[in-house]
Amino acid sequence: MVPAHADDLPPPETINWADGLLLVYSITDRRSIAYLKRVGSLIADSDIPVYIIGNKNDMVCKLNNETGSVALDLAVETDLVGRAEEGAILARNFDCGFSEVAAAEMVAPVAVVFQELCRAVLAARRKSKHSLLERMLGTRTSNLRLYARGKSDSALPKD
Ligand SMILES: Nc1nc2c(ncn2[C@@H]2O[C@H](COP(=O)(O)OP(=O)(O)OP(=O)(O)O)[C@@H](O)[C@H]2O)c(=O)[nH]1
Repeated sequence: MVPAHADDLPPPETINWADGLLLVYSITDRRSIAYLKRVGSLIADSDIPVYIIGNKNDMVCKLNNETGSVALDLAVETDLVGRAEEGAILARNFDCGFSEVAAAEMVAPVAVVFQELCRAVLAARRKSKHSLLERMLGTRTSNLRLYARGKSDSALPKD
């Protein structure tokens, strides 16, 4: 959702608090993707998992289906499709997932996106726990050899 004042970006504490971010724009509203680009620039340097959704995908299909029967403003259609492509480019820039959905028509693809984002959040947590452990143990681990008990251990003499 674009706030009433499009200059109002989310405060850093909101972004720092979040485990993951689902950024949603409407492919029928140019302001929404412009806003999302600006929000994206706030999180460019963070490791927070992000997923981008372009909503109201049904509007593109509707316009395509109506071609011929309705005097279609081609400029409008091209612009809509262009926005969907912009979302994909944005997702590539942020190295995050991207889907186009029609939330009002089909909820299942939206649920899939939530699952994907949750997986990314869990993976990021595991990674940060791992790196915390490495930071805590620091160089002490660099001189240690990891020891895993192998099959051959049982064949060693007991004494
Ligand atoms: N065609 C279409 N309309 C949708 C879709 N999802 C939401 N809408 C419509 O978009 C309007 C805004 O939906 P909301 O759920 O209020 O979303 P919001 O983020 O609060 O949107 P804004 O108030 O416009 O910022 C409503 O009229 C919805 O019916 C969709 O997938 N396709």
